[in-house]
Amino acid sequence: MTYPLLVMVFSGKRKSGKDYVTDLLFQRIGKEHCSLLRLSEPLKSQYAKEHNLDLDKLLDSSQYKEQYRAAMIRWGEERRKQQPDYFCKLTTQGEGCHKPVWIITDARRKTDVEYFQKVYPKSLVTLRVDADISVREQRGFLFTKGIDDAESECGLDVGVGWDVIILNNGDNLALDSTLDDITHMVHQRLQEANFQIS
Ligand SMILES: Nc1ncnc2c1ncn2[C@@H]1O[C@H](COP(=O)(O)OP(=O)(O)OP(=O)(O)O)[C@@H](O)[C@H]1O
Repeated sequence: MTYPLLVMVFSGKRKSGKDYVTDLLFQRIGKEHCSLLRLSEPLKSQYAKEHNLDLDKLLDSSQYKEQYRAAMIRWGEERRKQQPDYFCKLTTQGEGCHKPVWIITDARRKTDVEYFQKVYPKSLVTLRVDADISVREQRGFLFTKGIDDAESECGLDVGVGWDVIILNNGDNLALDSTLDDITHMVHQRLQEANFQIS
């Protein structure tokens, strides 16, 4: 068996609902065979450590992370300049990486997608969460110079052939149906590899 069996890499603009969608998908697939790995986690944990900040608050959807977002992006860029796959490697070496299915949230750059294409070519599925700007604004999005025009927000806007596009404009019936399809595909792959689905 190729290991991991499935690597699902998610991307989306700010407030498109990446966390919302990946949390729902993770619940559906179940934690027995699946891990939710956040590419932003090692960046945030390392940044929190070096700047003496509250990691839990940096990881949730609160205003707290907004105060540090710009500085954190700049700091991450510096690390990435030295080693483009630094955060991808850290994310895929931590806890939970022994599970056969990975949900990787928050790919932001071409180098992120390229890393997974290179290392996991047979297991990779790329997914883009999309929402209209008006919907994102209702969720708290406000265009901020230095953030929304930076590579971390725009690096994957064009030039990637996404395997799946998930429209998240608030039609939760449509979203349910898309998540059902993805869950079905994941369970099928697990069963083909002789994993028991409970
Ligand atoms: N389909 C939906 N139905 C109801 N609420 C939603 C839906 N999608 C997203 N939300 C809400 O919108 C807000 C933003 O969503 P979320 O945090 O998932 O976005 P994000 O793309 O991860 O944002 P960021 O880039 O800031 O991390 C959250 O409060 C979330 O609960």
